[in-house]
Amino acid sequence: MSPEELKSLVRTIPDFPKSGIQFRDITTLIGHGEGFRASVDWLSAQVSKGPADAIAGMEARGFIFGAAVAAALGKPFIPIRKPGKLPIETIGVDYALEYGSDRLEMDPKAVKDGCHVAIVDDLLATGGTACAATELLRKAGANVQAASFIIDLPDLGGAQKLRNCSVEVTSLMQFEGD
Ligand SMILES: O=P(O)(O)OC[C@H]1O[C@H](OP(=O)(O)OP(=O)(O)O)[C@H](O)[C@@H]1O
Ligand SMILES: Nc1ncnc2[nH]cnc12
Repeated sequence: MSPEELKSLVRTIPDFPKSGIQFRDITTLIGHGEGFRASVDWLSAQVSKGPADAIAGMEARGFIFGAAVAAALGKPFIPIRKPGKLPIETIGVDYALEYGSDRLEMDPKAVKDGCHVAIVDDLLATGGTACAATELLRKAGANVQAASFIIDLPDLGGAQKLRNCSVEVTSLMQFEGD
């Protein structure tokens, strides 16, 4: 499927979860079998361009794509979770969202020192989530050099924010004017 066809599978919901937000909903993309497979194939190809010993994905939508990419490439998946979900001692980082704030946590023993971890998520907006995940993975000893997304909202500056922390960014589709 072409990038344009895949883009047409993303549903836009105006004013969700707050007035003024154009919510880019990937449930319609993953609800289309060929579209889901093509999206995962594209992400897997991006991840395969660089060193990656493991794939990390952020709860919840990052689990959908990150776990699929990890399984497709036969690599470990590292879940980066919202607070209070992991049944072990965790390390965490607080961050701001386009429509709120949150915290990410992970198992500090999930990565070996210096191993390369690629980040995968559905969408890049302000970059708060992906930068927090990068900080967290680096705190655990990972070498984070790349992050891949299905959707980028370029007007929100997330890609530049990530590049400022030395993370290379790729995205399958972009929605301008958000
Ligand atoms: O670049 P940012 O401004 O940080 O926004 C992007 C993040 O926002 C969404 O997740 P959300 O926190 O809404 O959680 P969800 O995956 O549980 O829906 C999305 O899946 C990204 O992880
Ligand atoms: N505009 C948006 N649509 C969907 N998910 C998002 N996460 C952050 N901003 C978003």
